[in-house]
Amino acid sequence: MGKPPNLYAYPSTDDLAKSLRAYVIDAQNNALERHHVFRVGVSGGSLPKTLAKALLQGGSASEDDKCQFGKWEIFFADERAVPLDHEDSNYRLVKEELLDKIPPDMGPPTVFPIDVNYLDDIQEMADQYEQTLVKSFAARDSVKTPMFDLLLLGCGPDGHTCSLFPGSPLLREHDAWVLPISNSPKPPPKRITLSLPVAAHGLKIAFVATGGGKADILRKIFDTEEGHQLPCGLINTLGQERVSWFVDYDAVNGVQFPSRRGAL
Ligand SMILES: O=C1O[C@H](COP(=O)(O)O)[C@@H](O)[C@H](O)[C@H]1O
Repeated sequence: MGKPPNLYAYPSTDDLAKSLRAYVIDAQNNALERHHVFRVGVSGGSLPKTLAKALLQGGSASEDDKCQFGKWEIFFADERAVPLDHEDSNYRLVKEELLDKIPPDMGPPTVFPIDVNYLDDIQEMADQYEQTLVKSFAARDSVKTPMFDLLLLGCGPDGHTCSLFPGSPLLREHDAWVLPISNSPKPPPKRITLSLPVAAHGLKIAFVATGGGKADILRKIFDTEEGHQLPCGLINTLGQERVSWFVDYDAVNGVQFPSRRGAL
């Protein structure tokens, strides 16, 4: 039995952002030491705003405390099958919240959006995105399952993460790296998503959840057997101590999970 996931709770999103920054920079520095590139999978939803707060704040003057965005490869943990400038696009959200605000001397990162030529064929879109991962990961590492240096994930109010929804047959897929979904319970219906084995295989996996609207689902995920079967719960079980949750006090209100709290 490995160790359980880490749960770090903070009084405010400002405090959370400081700690998330330190965690991301540590993951970045370790990755750059290992293979000179930092491969990150990001989600949409509420995450990009908090992430931007974390990464765009000034750190100390030290080299070890800098986001070296020029060495980042950014992939999408899930994406909606819409044009890149559509209001539902996760790419657009990450671009507006983070990418467009990176000072020129810190970047730019290499970003891998979906291929919008396949908006009407999401199986093909998923296959193409998988090929994008193959080019970046398998070419370098010859791996069966790609291991992101860091996955930054959200947690929906139903316990979904990426576009892996509770009870979906996609949760049983073991071979594909990227999957199409045509009937997402949350609009828009057509999406692609990392599969569960890939989403659970990150070297580091961070969930970010803020606000009282997340408290019910976090209680379920951490404190009930039923919650362990939800997509976020499955990643907790598979990822164990590689998983860290960054939450504010409102989101974690009433959670009993007896893990470490407070500062990282
Ligand atoms: O639809 C999605 O929802 C999840 C969770 O979003 P949140 O707004 O509740 O944080 C998000 O992680 C995912 O990328 C997105 O496509």
